[in-house]
Amino acid sequence: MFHHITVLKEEATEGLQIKEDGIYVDCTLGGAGHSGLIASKLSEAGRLICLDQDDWALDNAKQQLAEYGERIVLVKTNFRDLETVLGDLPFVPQKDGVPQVDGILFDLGVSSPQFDEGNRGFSYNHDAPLDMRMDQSAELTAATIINTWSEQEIARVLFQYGEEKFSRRIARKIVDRRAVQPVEGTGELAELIKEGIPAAARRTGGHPAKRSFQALRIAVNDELGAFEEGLHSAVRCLAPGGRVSVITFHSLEDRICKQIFAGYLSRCTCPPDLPYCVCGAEGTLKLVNRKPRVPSEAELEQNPRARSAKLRIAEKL
Ligand SMILES: C[S@@+](CC[C@H](N)C(=O)[O-])C[C@H]1O[C@@H](n2cnc3c(N)ncnc32)[C@H](O)[C@@H]1O
Repeated sequence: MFHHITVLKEEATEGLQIKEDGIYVDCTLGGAGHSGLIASKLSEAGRLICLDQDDWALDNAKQQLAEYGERIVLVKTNFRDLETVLGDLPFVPQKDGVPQVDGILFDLGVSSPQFDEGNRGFSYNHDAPLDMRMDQSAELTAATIINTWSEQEIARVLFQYGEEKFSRRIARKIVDRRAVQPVEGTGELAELIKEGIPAAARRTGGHPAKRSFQALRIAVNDELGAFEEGLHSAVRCLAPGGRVSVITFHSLEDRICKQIFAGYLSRCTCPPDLPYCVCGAEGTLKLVNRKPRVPSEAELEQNPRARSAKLRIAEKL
């Protein structure tokens, strides 16, 4: 059973202002929570294209969204290829060769089943092979990083993607261990990480392996690179008036979202009394909410994993 509690479900969906005959994209299908709500607002003429790179998510959605029939189109892909995927779908209109849709959603990170399922290797709570791939057919695994990348590269990953202060000490522990025998499981890796962090520092900030596991997952799946590419494509593929809703779960993702949106906002320098822009810097997007929305106390009580979630919404001009 695929069980994921959807974060900011109503808020992110309402933010898209669904038109019943519109074309929408859920770039991160997961447990199909957002997709189910979006699909329920569409008429026979509407379409929801659901993307995920994980076979489990797609298999689950085949049953979960079956009642919506032809309104749903499931595609196994990385959302960094959004524009190509939309360009290949005959029912998606194009303008100047660019596909145009009415709304796009990103709910980043991993789903609860990916995290909780022992053999995927995302969690330090279960001993499993060092995998961490969201796309089970991708080549790079956490084992490759841990057992073949240089000490400096491992330290960089832990520092850059996990903001781990003791990245160099942990990388040294890993490299010392693998000189004797390869590091094979998540349990062994969690133990090495713990040993690399001074005892006094282990008592703060949750499980000592939390930051390093996040960092490895981001590196294995090139999460930040994919998000940057996917969000730029999303802005291109929105029709005028279309909206993009983005839910992020840590500061690295949120910073990228904020900066990309900022790059598309108006830089208009026309005098405010002019009826329309003549300086040519009108911008491509406007922000729907200046500050990100966060889950309510009631939602957090139901789902503590939503604690770090932030929702940003922008509209294409
Ligand atoms: C947090 S879950 C989404 C949960 C979903 N909104 C729900 O309500 O059930 C994120 C999903 O996005 C997928 N994903 C993450 N990065 C992706 C990428 N670059 N391309 C395609 N799918 C991705 C993951 O495999 C996972 O299933």
